[in-house]
Amino acid sequence: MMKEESKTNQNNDENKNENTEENKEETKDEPFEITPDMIIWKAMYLPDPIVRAVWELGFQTPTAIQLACLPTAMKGRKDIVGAAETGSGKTLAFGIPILNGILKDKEFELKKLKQNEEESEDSDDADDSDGNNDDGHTSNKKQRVEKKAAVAEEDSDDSGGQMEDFGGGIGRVRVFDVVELGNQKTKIIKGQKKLRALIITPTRELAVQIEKHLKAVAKYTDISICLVIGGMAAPKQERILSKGPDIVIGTPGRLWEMIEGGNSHLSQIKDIRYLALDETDRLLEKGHFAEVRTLLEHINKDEEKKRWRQNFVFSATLTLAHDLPNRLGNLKSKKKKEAMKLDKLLSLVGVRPKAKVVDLTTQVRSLKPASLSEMKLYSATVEDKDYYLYYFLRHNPGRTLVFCNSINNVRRLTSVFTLLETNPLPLHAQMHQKQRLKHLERFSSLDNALLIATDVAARGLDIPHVQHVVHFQVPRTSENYVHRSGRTARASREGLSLILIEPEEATTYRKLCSTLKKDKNDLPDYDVDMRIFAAIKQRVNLAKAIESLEHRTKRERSDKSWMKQMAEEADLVISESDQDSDSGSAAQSHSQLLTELKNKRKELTKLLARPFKRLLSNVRN
Ligand SMILES: Nc1ncnc2c1ncn2[C@@H]1O[C@H](COP(=O)(O)OP(=O)(O)OP(=O)(O)O)[C@@H](O)[C@H]1O
Repeated sequence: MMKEESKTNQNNDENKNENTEENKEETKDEPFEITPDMIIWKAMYLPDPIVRAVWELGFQTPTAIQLACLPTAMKGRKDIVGAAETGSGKTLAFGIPILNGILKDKEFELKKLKQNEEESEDSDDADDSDGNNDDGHTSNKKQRVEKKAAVAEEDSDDSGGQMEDFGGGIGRVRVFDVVELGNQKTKIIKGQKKLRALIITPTRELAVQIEKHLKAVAKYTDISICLVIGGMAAPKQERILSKGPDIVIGTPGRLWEMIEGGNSHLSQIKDIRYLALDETDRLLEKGHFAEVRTLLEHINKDEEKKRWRQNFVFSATLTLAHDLPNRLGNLKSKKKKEAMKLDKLLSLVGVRPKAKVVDLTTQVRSLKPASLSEMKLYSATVEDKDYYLYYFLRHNPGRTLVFCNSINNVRRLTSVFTLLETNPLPLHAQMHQKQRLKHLERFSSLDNALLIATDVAARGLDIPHVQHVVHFQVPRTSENYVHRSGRTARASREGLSLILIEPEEATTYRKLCSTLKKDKNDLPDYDVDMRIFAAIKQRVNLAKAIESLEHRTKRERSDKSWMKQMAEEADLVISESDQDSDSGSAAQSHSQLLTELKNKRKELTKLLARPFKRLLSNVRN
């Protein structure tokens, strides 16, 4: 299992990354011996620094998807299309080959560089011995010296640069760019660090997590990795990219924005040697498709370079086709739909013929990890779901992730469950990025924690020890059901997923079951002890009443301040008598509201002070 520390810290603070670089320097030179028990990793062609890192992370053997992908992927010649259950280690199935490829490329480039230097030194000697020296113009020898200097400066200068091919395909080295300044003989030599790999993900949180994961595995290499995600301040983003990272991990919108804005490091995007798409099917759904298509079309503009690149296309639900978008055709048969969806997707990415397809989900049932238990609970009304959720949370302490279909629902549940003292942390797309990461970090660090989220948290997030997932609303697609549930029972740990179904959702639930090849009655029912239901209801109803009163008082306050502001902007003077006559009764009703609120809060505090366990024992006695 991955060390808790490296998984839980979702903070993408730049300084922290720099510290990691320093730590890397300190630890890189410590002695490390490859022992026979690491043989399985060596058999997968992993270079020693990566074996060392995965071993220290506690990964003793590759997971099934890693076993199936690594041997081919590490050779660097074939593209990989991979599908496997959630939490099965897909990130490293594409991450390790990318790191390995970059290490090999760098090694090759260095070798070529040395060879060139030696050759040029030899020919320098020959030139000198010929006595063929310069006569006021720059001599061949001088030019070569400058060329070498440019190569040497590659590491310190981040702007401009031309690609020069040393032959052999992967041996392209960005060597030099010589600029003459007016009639002065000064030459400015520019170099640029190469952008070697791009990893595209649908959400910022997933990008942050992949960065953490890959950095941990690249710990003993000199490979640099950075993020390009929405929510990060533009100057900071520019600063990070100006360091010329080898790998960029990003979300499509921000990536495209930076490319269009003319970022110099990203101007090399067509030259990348490795391209990975994680949660690919999500990337090609509504909301991302237009941006991803523009981005991929841009990357794929040069056919020659496209052929030269190794592609990785991964997801847990690559082959499911719940609702094929019209743009991908209008086929009736599900099988055809699935094939079509995949074909379109692969051609858009630029996956080369003869790609290796590793699909460990051909049996739809194997989309679900074996350690995951799934249950369902039919709710007679929408309102009842609040009671069931509270009941579930009180009965199942631990780390629980609740999924809603809308931001409004996340907000409402957060308010009500805060009043019920379950300390929920909300997560949705309308929150500031910093806050989103903070909540994830907090959720990961508390033993008893509740995260209420939209599907922004459904894909890829690897939060340690999530014991329960509750689908507060039936997800709109079967893919989302699989991904949501997959936040628990990761890497062979036990986990429980509970879906709450209200009457209006019955059809969606039936469809979901049919796509997942389940009968709607397959999932066992979650049992609720109805004898304590009245007590549960009392608490939840009170919390809901308080929430609605709070909402009203807030609205009144904001209406009032809005009117005041409008009056001020219009230079209107509101006389005291106006105010008096207007606000007399309003003030009275407002104060009644506040009193009611205060009383209800008191009542709820009293109820919540009664230990829940006593309720249960009263019933049993
Ligand atoms: N070889 C391994 N041995 C043990 N644990 C591993 C191994 N490889 C990865 N892991 C751990 O397994 C967990 C899940 O990995 P990862 O996030 O890559 O899964 P995934 O298949 O991408 O899931 P999802 O489909 O939900 O995105 C992580 O905590 C990771 O550190």
